[in-house]
Amino acid sequence: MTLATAPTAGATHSPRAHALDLLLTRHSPWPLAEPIPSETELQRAFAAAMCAPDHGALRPWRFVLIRGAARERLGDLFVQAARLRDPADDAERFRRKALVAPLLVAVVAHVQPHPKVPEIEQTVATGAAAMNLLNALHLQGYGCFWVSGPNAYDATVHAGLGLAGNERLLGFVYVGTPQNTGQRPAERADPAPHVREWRGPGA
Ligand SMILES: Cc1cc2nc3c(=O)[nH]c(=O)nc-3n(C[C@H](O)[C@H](O)[C@H](O)COP(=O)(O)O)c2cc1C
Repeated sequence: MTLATAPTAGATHSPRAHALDLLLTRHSPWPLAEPIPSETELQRAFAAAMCAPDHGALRPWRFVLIRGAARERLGDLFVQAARLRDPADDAERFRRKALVAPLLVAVVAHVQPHPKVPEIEQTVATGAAAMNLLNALHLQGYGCFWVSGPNAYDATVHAGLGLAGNERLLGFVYVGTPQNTGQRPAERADPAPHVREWRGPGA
């Protein structure tokens, strides 16, 4: 199997090939600043999220947008959570994690008991939806950086964000306009060691 590892350069491209070339440039740029995507651009990106593969059409993903002054309140929540985790720690340092990008999207898996769709599938579908969101924002010229850290696994943060008991926080996607326009993705690993062909047992 031949695996293409880099965007094809120069040649005349079909729109599909062009889309793939753009996809191959996706990375996590930093820092991110205003402007954030318009409402129309956000709607298109969330529409892309809805195209994720989804066993049972459960649509287990939830996205929580946090922007503007709400980020200050998220900062308060992060500090409160950090104090409860470890009263001896410098909790204030967690405040800036809410403020370093103009828009945060909390990625939530809303997991329901289902006879055919176990929790892992619902969690994976949520990850796939989030990845479509990242790709759609990238294709519209914005940058995304997905982070987890202690806040993603903190019950105080979950409660503050209004998560139900069956909801898992898969992290926060920082969204904005990349400030370092010269920044390029790190060289990507060769996909070959991650892909193999199966021709039958023992073959
Ligand atoms: C669920 C999830 C959580 C992540 N959490 C963090 C994090 O807390 N801190 C971090 O530096 N990168 C985190 N990453 C990785 C970054 O989002 C990013 O992929 C990584 O820095 C590599 O950059 P690239 O996307 O340009 O290859 C996380 C990725 C995923 C999928």
